[in-house]
Parts: sequence; structure tokens; C-alpha cells
Amino acid sequence: MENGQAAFRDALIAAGLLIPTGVDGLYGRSGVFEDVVERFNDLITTWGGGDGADVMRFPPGVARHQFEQSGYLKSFPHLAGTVHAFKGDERAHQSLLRRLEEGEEWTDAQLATNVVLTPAACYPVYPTIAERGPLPADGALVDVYSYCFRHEPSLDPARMQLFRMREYVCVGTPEQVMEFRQSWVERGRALMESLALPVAVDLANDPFFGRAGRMLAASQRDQGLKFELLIPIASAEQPTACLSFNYHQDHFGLLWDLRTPDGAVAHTACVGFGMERVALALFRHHGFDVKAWPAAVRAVLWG
Ligand SMILES: Nc1ncnc2c1ncn2[C@@H]1O[C@H](COP(=O)(O)OP(=O)(O)OP(=O)(O)O)[C@@H](O)[C@H]1O
Ligand SMILES: [Zn+2]
Repeated sequence: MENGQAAFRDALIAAGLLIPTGVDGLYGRSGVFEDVVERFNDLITTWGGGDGADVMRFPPGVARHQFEQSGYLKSFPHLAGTVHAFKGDERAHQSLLRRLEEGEEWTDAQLATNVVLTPAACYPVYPTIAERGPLPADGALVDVYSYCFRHEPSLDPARMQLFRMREYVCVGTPEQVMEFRQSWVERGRALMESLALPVAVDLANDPFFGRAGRMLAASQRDQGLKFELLIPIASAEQPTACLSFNYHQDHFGLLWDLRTPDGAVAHTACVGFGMERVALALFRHHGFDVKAWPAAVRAVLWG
């Protein structure tokens, strides 16, 4: 399986679609690759834009105080990436340059900034909605799109360290967010089938850290909180999650004190599209030459 992943990655690099940097999971993308991502991004808007979501675009960093409050480090300390910077004086600068020149460790002198790399596009949404006070009667619906960082270096080109996630996020009553999620499971499947991709939707869990994490993952599955839309990319036996449909119950509502108009703690759900994974699935199933893709697929993406 590992071999298949590395071979697919090498083929993508040889075709110029991915540009290697020497770090696993960190790639540049060609114009052709980006065009596919942009067209797919527009397709998501075609399917979801009519719902009147509030569009928000954040840079790929979250405020450290918000990140600390989000609870991410409890569940996923192994995936988080913090931004550190040089804050020294001239002597410290001399020492930095000397250590660099002598091939010594220099990064331990870097100090934390107030920015943490965004782990999932929806993270800045909850505190933003909380700031606005009680929700309107029909809840809140937000459209976000961001680069995300996860420290999971891999030979699998579908497991990147920096990748883009487009999401719709719903905040409201349990009924509102469950209806939102169900509608996206159906829409997500139909959207992906319109691209002639072989899809399966299955129960899933997040990669919670440690022994307590294994119990969290089991309970997440038992309660049916996370579904993924899977497509074979680098391996037929282990298809890759390209979309995910998450119901957080009152997790973020409690954390951020999100309230419905009657004062109850709000529930939240989100649908996330892995933009690079979808592009890779298209290249996997329709070939590296986009001009030779099935006419029906080209029509869906390029009109
Ligand atoms: N390392 C990654 N590289 C590229 N895309 C990713 C990566 N991790 C997640 N994604 C994409 O972002 C979407 C939403 O993220 P989510 O947290 O649900 O991923 P995930 O289910 O944890 O992924 P996985 O189970 O493969 O680690 C996923 O459905 C996937 O398409
Ligand atoms: Zn989300």
C-alpha cells in the first residue's frame, strides 16, 4: 500500500501536477492542478451557495487565545502547528547565524507568536459567531475556505501537511444542524457522482490522541457523529476521505457559549471538502490530461 502511495506521488510529480519541496506532505501545485481546485470550488458554490451562507475568509492562522480555548490540544496535540518567530536582540541574532552556519539546532531559540496554524477551516467560525450574541431563530450558516496545517508527514500524496478545506458550518438547534448534515450527506454524494467518481459514504472517527483518544473515537463512531465520503486514490483497499460530515453536538456550543434564541446551548455541524484530495481523485480516475477527461465531467467543471 505504501508503495502504491509513493508510486502515485512520483507519477504526479513526474507529470508536473505536484511540485516537490523535499518535505513529505508539502507540495506546490501546477496551474492545471489549481484550475481543477478552482473549478471544484465553484462547483461547491453551485450546490451550496443558494442556502444564503455568510461567506467568511480567514488567513490560515487562528489567534492563539482562540486556539487555546478551542480544546484542540486535548484531542489532537500531535497534529497542531504553532508559529514561532525570532524575538531576540543583536547578540541573539549573531548566535542564531553562528548556529545556522555550524549546522547546530537554532529553532529552539524561536519564541511563540500569537498565531497558530489553522487545523480545520471552521475553527475561527465559532468564536466569531459567539461574539455576535444569541443566534437568530433560523441559526447561522457560514461558508469558509482556508489552507489548513496538520503535522502528519506522509508519502501518501493525499495526506498533506498543508492543504485546503472548504466548509459549510451550521450553528443552531439540534434539529437544524442534523437536517443540515443530512442534506449535505446527500448533496455531497450527488455532487461527487456528477464527477463520475466512485464514492462510498461510511461512518468514521477523528484521529484522537492517546489511550483516552481511542475511547473518544469509539464513542464518536457509536453515536454516528462523523461520516466520510470515501474515494479510492492511492489504494483501492483503503479509500481516502474526500468529504466529511461532522456533528459536534454541543461541544463547540459549550466551549464558546453559543446560544439559541431560547437560551439553550447551540449545537454545530460542518461539511468539509478536502480540495487537494478531490483534485487527486479526479486525476486518479480520469487521468492526468484534463483535456481527455470524460466530456460529461468536463462539462460539470468547465461548463
Ligand atoms: N492531511 C490531509 N491532507 C489533505 N486533505 C486532508 C488531510 N486531512 C484532512 N483532509 C481533508 O479535509 C477534510 C476534513 O477534515 P477532517 O478532519 O474531517 O479529516 P479526517 O477525516 O480527519 O481525515 P483523515 O481521516 O484522512 O485523517 C477531509 O474529509 C479531507 O478531505
Ligand atoms: Zn469543520
